[in-house]
Parts: sequence; C-alpha cells; structure tokens
Amino acid sequence: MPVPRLSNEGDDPLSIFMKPPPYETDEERTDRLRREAEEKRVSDQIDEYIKAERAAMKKKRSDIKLLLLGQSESGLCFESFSLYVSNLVFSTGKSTTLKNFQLTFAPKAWREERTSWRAVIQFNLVRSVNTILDVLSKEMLSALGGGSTAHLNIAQSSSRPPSGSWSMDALDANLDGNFSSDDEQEVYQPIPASTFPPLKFTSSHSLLKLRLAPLRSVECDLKTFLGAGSTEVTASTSDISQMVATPFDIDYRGSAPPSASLTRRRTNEFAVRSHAAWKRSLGMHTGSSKTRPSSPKAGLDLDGATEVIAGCKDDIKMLWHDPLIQELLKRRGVKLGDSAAYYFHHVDRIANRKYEPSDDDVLRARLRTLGVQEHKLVFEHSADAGSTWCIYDVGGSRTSRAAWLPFFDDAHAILFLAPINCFDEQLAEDPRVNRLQDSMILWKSIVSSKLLTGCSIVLFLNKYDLLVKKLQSGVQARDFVTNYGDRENDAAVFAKYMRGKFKTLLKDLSPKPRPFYGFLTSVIDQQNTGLTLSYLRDGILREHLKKAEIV
Ligand SMILES: Nc1nc2c(ncn2[C@@H]2O[C@H](COP(=O)(O)OP(=O)(O)OP(=O)(O)O)[C@@H](O)[C@H]2O)c(=O)[nH]1
Ligand SMILES: [Mg+2]
Repeated sequence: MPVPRLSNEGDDPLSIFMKPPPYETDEERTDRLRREAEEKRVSDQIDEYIKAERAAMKKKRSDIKLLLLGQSESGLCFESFSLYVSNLVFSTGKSTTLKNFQLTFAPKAWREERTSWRAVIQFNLVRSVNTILDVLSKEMLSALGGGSTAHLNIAQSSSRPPSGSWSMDALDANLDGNFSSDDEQEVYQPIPASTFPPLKFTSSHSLLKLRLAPLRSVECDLKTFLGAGSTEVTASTSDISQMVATPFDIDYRGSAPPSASLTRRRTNEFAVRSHAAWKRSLGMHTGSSKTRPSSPKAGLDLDGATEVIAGCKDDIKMLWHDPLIQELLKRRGVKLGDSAAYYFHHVDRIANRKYEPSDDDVLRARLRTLGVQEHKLVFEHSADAGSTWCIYDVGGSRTSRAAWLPFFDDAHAILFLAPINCFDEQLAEDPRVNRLQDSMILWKSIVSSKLLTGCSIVLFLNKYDLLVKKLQSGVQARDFVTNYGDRENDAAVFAKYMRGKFKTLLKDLSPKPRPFYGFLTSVIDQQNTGLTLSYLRDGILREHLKKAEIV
C-alpha cells in the first residue's frame, strides 16, 4: 500500500526558499553557488568549533588533579657542634610514588626518561661515600688528639633513650604542631670519650681516604649540575620558631587564599616547575651513554664523572665492607639516607662506565623536591589511554608547606604519605617534635580543611619495609608511643594500630562524612605499588565521575 505523503516536496517552505530562481542566468547561478559554498564553509567551521569545545570540556572533566602531600625535612646544622648531618634525609616517598605512577601508567615515557636519572644516582652514591670519609677523617683526627668531635653523640633516635616519646593525648593538645619538650638539646648530648674503646685505624684507611679524594670534586660538579634539589634544606636554630607544621592552616576570614601565581612570585622556592632543570639539560630522552650530552649548565662532562666513579669502584667497596667503618657509623649514629645501602650493594653495576639505571635504581634515587612540581601523566594503556592526570609533587619540609595552599582549591584527590617507620625519630628542623606526630598533625589539618571538603583523601602509611627492619632490630614501639601499651612489638600490629588512629582522626574531623582509604606501602616495591595505584586510579575516577554526575 502506498504510504501517504504528508506534504509534497514542492510545498515544503524550506525547499521553496532554497529553490533557485526560475529564470536564473549562468552568471547568477555561478554567483549563487559561490555564495552557498562560502556559507557552507562558515557553517562547517562553526560545527568544528563546537565539536572542539565539547572535546575540551570533556577533557577538562576527565583531567584529574592529584596532590601528593606529606612531610619531609631538612638536615639541621648546629655549627658549633660540627655534626655529621650533611646526608641526613627524612622524607615520606612522595616523589617515589610519582615515579610509580609513571612506571605503572606511562611505561614508554618512563623508559625514555630513565637514563636521565643516572647523574642523580651517581650523586647519591658519591655523597654517601664522602659523608663516610668526613666521619672517618674527623675520627682519625680526634684519635690523634686533634679534635673534639669524638666526644659527641650525634645519634638521632634508636641509640639514645626515648626522650622523644609521645602520646596520642599530647597530639590532641598540640594541634599547632609546636610540640614542646623539656630539653630540645637532648638529642645532641655529648658523651664521654671513654664510653667506647678507641677504633684502631690503620694506614690502609689513610690510603683509602687519599684514593677516594677525587670524589669530592665529582660531588661538587654533580651538585652544581643537579641544582638546589641536591642539597637538603638546612635551618639554623633561629628559624625553628618560624616553622609551624601547617602554615597553610590560616583563617582567611572570607577572603580567597593566595593564588598559585601570587605565591609563585613571592619566592622562587615556591615556583611550579614542570621539569627539573637537570632533566632539561639532559634533553630528558637521552639515549645511550655515547650520545649523552655534556651539561651546558655546569660545563660538566658527565662522562668524566662516570670515569672517576668507575675508577674508584674497588675502593668504594673496600670502604663500605670495612668492619671498622661499619662500627664507626654505628657508634656515631650516622644516617646515610634510605637508599645508601642499596647503592653500595649494587656498586659493581653503578660504578661502571656503561652504567644504565634500572627501574629499581631510579625508584631509590633521592632528589629533594623544591616547591610544587607539576607533572602531566598521560595514560598509555587500558580504557583511559590518552587521558591526562595532573599530579602535583610537593616539597614536604616545613619551610615548603606554605606553597601547598593555592593547590587545594581545585584538587580532586590527595594522596597523603606518612612514614610509619619514624615513630622513634625527631624532626631535624625542630627536635622537639616526633616525626610520626608531625605527620599526624599534618593529617589532622588536611582532613579537617574546609577547602578540601570535596576532595578524596587517601593515606599511604609508607616505608613499611623499614618499619619491619626497625622493630626486628629490637627497637620497642612502646618506648616511643606511650599509648601503645603492651601490644606486640610487631610491624603488622603496630601498623594496624596507627592506621586505626589515622582513621579515627579522619572520621572525627572531616567537615563532611567521607570514606577512609588507608594502605600500608613500601613504594620502592614497584609491583605491589603498581597494584595499589591501579586500584586507587579506579576509585578516584569513580568518585570524580560521581561528583561530576557523569555516572
Ligand atoms: N626503603 C624504602 N625507601 C623509600 C620508601 N619510600 C621512599 N623511599 C626512599 O626515600 C628517599 C626519599 O624519597 P622521596 O620520594 O624523594 O621523598 P619525598 O617525600 O619526595 O621528599 P621531599 O621531596 O624532600 O619532600 C628515596 O631514596 C626513596 O627511594 C619506602 O617505602 N621504603
Ligand atoms: Mg620529593
């Protein structure tokens, strides 16, 4: 049966309107066609513009902003005591977590960047060697009666009595982070020389010092090349009063917090950087060592530094494996940073002319973060290939924390790292404050912040591997955390206890109810961290989409 036509094409007003005039000349026709082509071009252009706008809006919606927060701190230099603190490093693992993000979700970009970490790893190794040489020199000098440092105990934590013990109640009373203790100098108490029998150094130690001397200038060169991140912040005692735990915790009384650009202008340390200068100098995607450029910045021949380090390989091994040196480091409580032992263990590979860093080497590398650094993570795999996350990695020292505030405004998620192994350590910046306590003060401030009400917050209780080692070495948690009571001195039990404390703080202090996500992590373990981050990515995305009412 023929379908009845509702209207004849000839009756359609649009068709009538668009119909060419009945007696059109050739010239008029050409003119009309040209006009129509032009109109179509403009119309297509508008369509394209709308399409691009839509895509940009969609992209904007899916761009997650993630802040990596947590403490870290500086070596503190009391000049009159001439302490061996040059290599003191306390951090939480924020930058290492960022590296794990790259390794897990952007492996191709990670592989291209990996070689550029070589200079940092060499610097970390050389710096540890030089710190040991400093301690050795001073000890040998004082054995000859030429110095007074043999009378100083610089141990910061486990080798001294638990003067830094704290209770959860004390935490409640000290929200501002200015925890007071009776004797701030206690950490640096002199001890009588007779406490230890003298160490008998020989001419081989003097020879080692001589043969390793070229590493001094290598350290200087690498430091110049790598920039300010290669030096730990030092603070004089006079700075202590200025350094509160949560400088961003200011009541702006209705006025807006300072913008990122304003903060950026105020001080260079607070600048947002997308890439460290040393990475730019290396062109980031450096190929083999043959094509690696010399640094234009320092006039430094990186291959020359590699040569010197390779030439010192056997002496470095000898220094590290010398039982007398190990005893000296123990007696003097020298801390070389979390990765020193790892790099010494792999010195055959690292102190080599053909050295190429492995993934693990890069995860262990230490370079202090200055201010706030922005990283664009472009996902390479899976359903969200091509989507971008903006990850802000911050410097965690108390002097850096004021720079965090402008980034709270539009953050979607915060990954907060607290080093669970440091329950027996004090801040070098302020020896009155226990490090885990400082982390909890920060956590309280973050979870109670009104600015961050809409933000998902995730906790990493990090450095769990170091906690296991510490408790196994006999350090008693109850000596430092008084409320811990008679619970077992076991890493899993202690971690569960602390996780509970962080959870309670979040539940009690959040302006609005929010779920607690708390993980025990060792972010140098790439496989487990990768799994945790995948889980986290899904969770953050789901929360984000829910808030944007996309699902
Ligand atoms: N053993 C162990 N070492 C870790 C862990 N997390 C980080 N580290 C090491 O600790 C050092 C410092 O880590 P970073 O990630 O640079 O610390 P950060 O929090 O970024 O420090 P700042 O930039 O100073 O705020 C590096 O050498 C890391 O390899 C961990 O879970 N276990
Ligand atoms: Mg960092």
